[in-house]
Amino acid sequence: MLNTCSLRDSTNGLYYPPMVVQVKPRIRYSSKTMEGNQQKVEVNILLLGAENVGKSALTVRFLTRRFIGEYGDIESIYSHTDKIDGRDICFNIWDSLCPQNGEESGYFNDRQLQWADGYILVYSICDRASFNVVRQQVQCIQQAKQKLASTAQIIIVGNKRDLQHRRTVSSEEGRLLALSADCGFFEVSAAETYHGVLMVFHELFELIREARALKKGPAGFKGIVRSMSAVFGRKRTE
Ligand SMILES: Nc1nc2c(ncn2[C@@H]2O[C@H](COP(=O)(O)OP(=O)(O)OP(=O)(O)O)[C@@H](O)[C@H]2O)c(=O)[nH]1
Repeated sequence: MLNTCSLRDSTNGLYYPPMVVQVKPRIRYSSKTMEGNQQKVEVNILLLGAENVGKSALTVRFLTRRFIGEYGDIESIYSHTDKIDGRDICFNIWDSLCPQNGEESGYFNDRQLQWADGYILVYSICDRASFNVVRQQVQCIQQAKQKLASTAQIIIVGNKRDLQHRRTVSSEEGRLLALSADCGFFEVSAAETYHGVLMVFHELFELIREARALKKGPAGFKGIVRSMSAVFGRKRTE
């Protein structure tokens, strides 16, 4: 079952437990909404990875700054507003469930691919199989991106950094994978620190923002030309 949950803005320090407000995912194809006169930037982020790697732990850490240990297996979409450079950014975060053995759909479906502006692909540094899953997911997403002409961005995250004594995937392997696929890379511990997790989400937002700006390039230039013509045109008639 998929729940849509909402937590209050972190900027005022108030947090509320997630509340189920609807059972279907909120699919938004538009990345921006207007609130009053201010344009509010929205990004859709999909968390993927094998079972038990800490997808929910990372999500809950970002939303509440807390690590609660056990998370259940409910698939959820959360909405959370954070301030970056003085601007309200709305993060819609889809904490997905890893498909169980026997499920035909592979790692993700078309609806998720159309929805996502960015992906956080999570593995556990103590679980090599989960690293291999991320390797395959990167390939699948890159292929799908080409097909959909999508500019979605990817960050690879090695979680459970606190469990060094059980490490089976080196930092270099993670970094190399990210480098070869042109993705961002972080190693974090959702259990130990909030800051590392915050950096993952903020860096992904930056990558998405840059990709959107690049895509908009020529239109942006036309916009400047239009504004200049409007100004000079008006002056001529005064
Ligand atoms: N030591 C340690 N344990 C962690 C960390 N992150 C998550 N865990 C634990 O790993 C287990 C799985 O965490 P979840 O967040 O439920 O993992 P998930 O990827 O959402 O799992 P699924 O819902 O099954 O796909 C839980 O027992 C967490 O407490 C971490 O950074 N360090």
